[in-house]
Amino acid sequence: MRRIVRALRPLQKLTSHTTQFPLPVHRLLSASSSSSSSASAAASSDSDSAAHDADFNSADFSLPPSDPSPASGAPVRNPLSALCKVRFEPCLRARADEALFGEKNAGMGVEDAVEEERSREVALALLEAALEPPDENEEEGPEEVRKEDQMSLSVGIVGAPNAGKSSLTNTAVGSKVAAVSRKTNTTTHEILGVLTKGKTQICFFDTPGLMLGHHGFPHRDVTVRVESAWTSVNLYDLLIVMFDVNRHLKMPDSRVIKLIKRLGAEVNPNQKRILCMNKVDLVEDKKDLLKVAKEFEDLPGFERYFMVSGLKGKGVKDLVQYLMDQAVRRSWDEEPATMTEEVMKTISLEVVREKMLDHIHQEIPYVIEHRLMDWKELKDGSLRVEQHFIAPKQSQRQILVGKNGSKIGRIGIEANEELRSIFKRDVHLMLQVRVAKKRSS
Ligand SMILES: Nc1nc2c(ncn2[C@@H]2O[C@H](COP(=O)(O)OP(=O)(O)OP(=O)(O)O)[C@@H](O)[C@H]2O)c(=O)[nH]1
Repeated sequence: MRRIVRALRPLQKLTSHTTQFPLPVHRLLSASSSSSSSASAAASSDSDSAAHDADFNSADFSLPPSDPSPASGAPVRNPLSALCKVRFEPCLRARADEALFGEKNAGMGVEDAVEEERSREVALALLEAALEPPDENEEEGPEEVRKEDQMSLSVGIVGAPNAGKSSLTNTAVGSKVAAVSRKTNTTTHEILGVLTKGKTQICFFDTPGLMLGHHGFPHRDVTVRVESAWTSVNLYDLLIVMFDVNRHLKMPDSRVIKLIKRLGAEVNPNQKRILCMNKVDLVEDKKDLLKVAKEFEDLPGFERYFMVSGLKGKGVKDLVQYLMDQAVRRSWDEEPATMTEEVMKTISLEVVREKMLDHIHQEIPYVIEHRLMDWKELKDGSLRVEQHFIAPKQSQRQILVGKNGSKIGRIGIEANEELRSIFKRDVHLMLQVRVAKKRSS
């Protein structure tokens, strides 16, 4: 099982190599401020030539120093328990506007306001998760648990696109591990969220949205990622089958019903399965929830039924407790010490990705490759993070960069501030947008 879980890890996608691209990318960003803090200066001196090509470089903006209370540069003992104390700053967007446009709310259209509202919703959910009272035995610290006492559970979450899998994972783990978006199929790879409490570690696998044909089976022309979601379904100790109960009440999707019935048809001796009705907060008449519960009550394959709001956190505590109770005696798959940097890298990618989804509409986000190019802890304890976006076409690059670098600047500032708030240290973020090299025939 341990090997299977490892094979499923999404982190293989991460690259920390420092390959530089020969393409000259002109610097388009006209920064509103060039005064650098001492930390920024440290970053600049430590930067290589790539920093000068960056379309966004946080060193170009004067940002207030991050909260120095946790010793800057001190290793994060367990990133996830540290992240549970994160306070999300809801004013990040306003500050980004100020830094980019020089005045409050300048350049903010109606669409931005809607986006801001959505962003706030996500922020509130994260905040709620972050403010959960600490575990009684949190002081114990995961690495102090002896191997023979460790308990583990691998959990897959399956559901139609937009059912809320990423949001539930985020809330359960208490950190931003998966991009949450109003667009469908935002989960482009399986993202691991790890929750370690006391002796128990739960690994969540957020499977990509499954597209189903009208028989409840995958379409014949399934993409590789959908196929991989199907093959991975049986590998988890426990499977959460999730659906949007509000949508089901208003506009039942026969494919989703077939998926639920298929996965709940019979007891699987090797895997516990539960049915999760998500987005209960959107259901006005709560009696309707009972109707839905009744509709699926005769499915022996599901051991339990849960009604939750992954976004608002409702019912998530009970669900997590249930999962904790299902853990089996098996040593943890993730060593807290070695996970630290990997989780932070994943988070850095996800935060930037989410900001990109916030600002770039149309299909563009889905055709752009996004890579972590460099990750360095600097002498002063701050982090230098370089990420590249690789667009297939110049026109797509231009949309992402925006007029005078305004789009990538906004994405960069918001992401930078959020990463500083999550990692509790200064982060020097560099974003570069380039066009994919044409293959020579
Ligand atoms: N009101 C409400 N909205 C939710 C809830 N859970 C998720 N959402 C919203 O539903 C949308 C989709 O949520 P995601 O978590 O990205 O869904 P997903 O299943 O991971 O999506 P894919 O990656 O496309 O498969 C987002 O706009 C979320 O904010 C919930 O409990 N209540």
